[in-house]
Amino acid sequence: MAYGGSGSASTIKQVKLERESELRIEVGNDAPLRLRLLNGTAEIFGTELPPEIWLNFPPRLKFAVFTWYGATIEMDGATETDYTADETPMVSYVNVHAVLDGRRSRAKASSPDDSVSSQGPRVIVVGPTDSGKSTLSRMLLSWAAKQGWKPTFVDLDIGQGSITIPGCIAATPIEMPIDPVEGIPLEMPLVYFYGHATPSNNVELYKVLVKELAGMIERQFTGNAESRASGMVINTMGWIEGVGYDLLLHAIRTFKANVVLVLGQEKLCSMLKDVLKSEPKVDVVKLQRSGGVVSRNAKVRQKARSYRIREYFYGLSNDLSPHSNIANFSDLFVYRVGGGPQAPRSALPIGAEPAADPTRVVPVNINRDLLHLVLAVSFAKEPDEIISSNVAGFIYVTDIDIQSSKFLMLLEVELQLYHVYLNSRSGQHMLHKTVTQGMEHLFTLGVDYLTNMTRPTLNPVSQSEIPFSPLLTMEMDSLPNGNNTSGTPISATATANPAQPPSSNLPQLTESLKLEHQFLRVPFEYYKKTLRANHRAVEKEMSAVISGVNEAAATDLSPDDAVNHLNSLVSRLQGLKRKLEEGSRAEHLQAQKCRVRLDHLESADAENMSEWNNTRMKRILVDYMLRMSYYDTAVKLAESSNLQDLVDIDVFQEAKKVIDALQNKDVAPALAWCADNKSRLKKSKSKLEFQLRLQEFIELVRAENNLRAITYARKYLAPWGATHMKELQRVIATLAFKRDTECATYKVLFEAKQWDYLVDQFKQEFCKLYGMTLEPLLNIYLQAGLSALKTPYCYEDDCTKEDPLSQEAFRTLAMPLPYSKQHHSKLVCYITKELMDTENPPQVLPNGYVYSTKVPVILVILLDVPCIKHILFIIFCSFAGS
Ligand SMILES: Nc1ncnc2c1ncn2[C@@H]1O[C@H](COP(=O)(O)OP(=O)(O)OP(=O)(O)O)[C@@H](O)[C@H]1O
Repeated sequence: MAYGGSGSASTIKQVKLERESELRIEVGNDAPLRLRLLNGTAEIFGTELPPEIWLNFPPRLKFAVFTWYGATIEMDGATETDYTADETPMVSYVNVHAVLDGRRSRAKASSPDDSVSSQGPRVIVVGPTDSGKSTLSRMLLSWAAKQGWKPTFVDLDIGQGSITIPGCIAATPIEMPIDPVEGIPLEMPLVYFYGHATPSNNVELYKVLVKELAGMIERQFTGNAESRASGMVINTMGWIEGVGYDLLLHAIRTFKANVVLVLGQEKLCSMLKDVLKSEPKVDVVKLQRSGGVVSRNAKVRQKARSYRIREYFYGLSNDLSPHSNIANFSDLFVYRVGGGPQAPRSALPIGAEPAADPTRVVPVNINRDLLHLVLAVSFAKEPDEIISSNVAGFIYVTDIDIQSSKFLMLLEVELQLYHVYLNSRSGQHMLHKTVTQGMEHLFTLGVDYLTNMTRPTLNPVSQSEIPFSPLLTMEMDSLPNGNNTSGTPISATATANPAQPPSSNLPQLTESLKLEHQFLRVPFEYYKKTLRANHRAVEKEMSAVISGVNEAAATDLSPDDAVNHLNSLVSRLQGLKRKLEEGSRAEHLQAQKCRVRLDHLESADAENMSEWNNTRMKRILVDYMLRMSYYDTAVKLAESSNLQDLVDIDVFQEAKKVIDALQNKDVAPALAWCADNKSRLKKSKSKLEFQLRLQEFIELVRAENNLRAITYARKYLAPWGATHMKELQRVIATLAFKRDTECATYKVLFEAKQWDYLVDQFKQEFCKLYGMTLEPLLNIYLQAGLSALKTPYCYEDDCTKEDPLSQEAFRTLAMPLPYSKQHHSKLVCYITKELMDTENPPQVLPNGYVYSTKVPVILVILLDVPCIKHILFIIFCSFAGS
């Protein structure tokens, strides 16, 4: 949720809402709107509002704040429209939710082996355009998630889909009520790329993809009883006539939907009832369309698509930094599905029309036609797997240089991780191994907006990974700078934004402050984590207490029992209060840390530079020691220099526990850590939990406890089968090969170094989670310096001792660095080690040696006498040293 701080009260307005009424708002086109709940309870499309916290809503958003029991809302900012309405269909919507909830509970209670009764409701929401389908889906999902279910959201609306960019069908599990500002979380979505904004472009392909997605979800449900019982909510497109109607029926049947919710259309409802009456146990329910749903014309829809693509790369409030990259033509294989050459009429039977195979995969020649296209990066390894494979992410082609056969493209952040991951393991193969499909139609949708994008702020990490090339700079500079409509960040999730330098008249400081990203990010992430944990605790305890009260009301308790029951609930609430007080203290501590760090950055100016740098040096050393597990020394240095608030000792203590346990071959703390950070790890597509589970399995096999190993694999490894089948198969095979196998493929799994590998993996995930650099800051700073010094001469035997690169440790650090490009040769005096230039010109002795003029004359004369040259040099050096 985008939480903002309290700011000026320029256009503040309060609205009192009566019970079961809603405040409908359309945020203006140019500026965001702040809103908070002053008292009472209220929700936005099923997600409850936190009391008294400002939420920032980006321009153009349309939504309603609904209250069941009455509330007062405060708004700050201009709106296009805002009005209250007391006629809403919310009661009927929540009744549907109650019925679905009952079905989920029944599914959960039945045996997982009974595939029919253990299946929760599969709800499909249908209706004409702008009938509120996406909104109803969202409410049903949020209400379900609030009660602890994990329903799967399936979005078949390729025109206005809300999981990823338009042109895709996708599914994702919903574990928390959906954020009213940021929308559906992008956590491990399953995305199939269609490439057009309407199914009519290639109806066959649309059907095939729907089938693929349904098949994949079915497989995931098989191994996951919880998801299965939670069921799914399917959002559909608004095309309900002719082929559109056929596609709806196709979706209902393919996903085996058993609840069809029809929004606001009698005709569609009765047609579906007619057709589906023969199908067993399919309920078709008509629901009223909300009067608040805003109608959008074709132009508005097209704009919404473009914004969505932009949001994908740059984030809702410009808080993402897409990765710019250059690839050779030979590294990319681009394919298009459908289209391609058609058979000539002469080759066909009389009367037959030439038709392209709609699902044929056709290679696309790389030329400038691909410019400004959005391409999907497929997980397929061969072209014929493209249609059946989901996609890893998207790239946007920003330039094509035919002469040098190079692409320039923007990668979204997730993909960047994927890229880096593969690069580090198997060389530059990412784009070789994957295949991309052309997104022809989106070219026209995306280009007008994307070419007007502001220059992205690449964060320091991406700059260090991929150097700016002339091509990149040229292209990015040429983009006009006019599209940052808000000017100010819309939400307070400033985590991905590089720290803004406090003062522009200190250019060097400004540059080095860019490396301070993690200095602010870590306490902020920690703060968010504490907030989330507290929020979860409240949700859990409150729902337990509410269902306790409901239970008491429903059962016929004696007065004494009722009092006892209520007393137990009260003590539970008291426990919650204590927990929250602790939580609030922890939040306060982290918020204070953020403040201290901001103050510290602000305090840097030219006058106190040396003191400031000294502190920074110590911070960097503490960071290094913490990462290298010298905890005690790090704590001592922090304490003696009064740096406790400027270093992350508490964060690393959390890591220490897990690392120590892993070194003692205990995965429990690491698994608990994964559970605590489940949604964040999912988002970054982390495999850590899977790897920990594999290791636990291997330990069971090592102990020859095969039966337990099999039960363990069924419970904990099977859910990963859909995504990591190969690794899974390899590890399961150890049941047959046993611990003393000599077969290299399996032997390695029993080696002790697997635990070291887990420690490394954990460290990487840990750093990623807190927004830290993977390398210690000390190494990064040193490498920055070494990159200016590294020349081929440094690696020769006669490299002078004064050169840091004569030391092995520095040489190792400089290994991945390129040689420094020295445009002009520099002459350095052999004796004084000073630069010889116009201030200190070189002079040639009669014997042909060259020294700088600053060398004392007597020394120069004596040096010319060969026999005393060395003695004098030694004397001089010790004299200079003292
Ligand atoms: N009660 C409401 N008050 C204000 N705005 C609303 C309300 N319900 C829905 N909206 C807004 O109306 C717009 C259209 O709603 P929604 O996207 O749910 O319709 P849809 O049927 O899914 O549209 P389509 O399928 O045609 O893309 C959205 O911007 C949504 O936020």
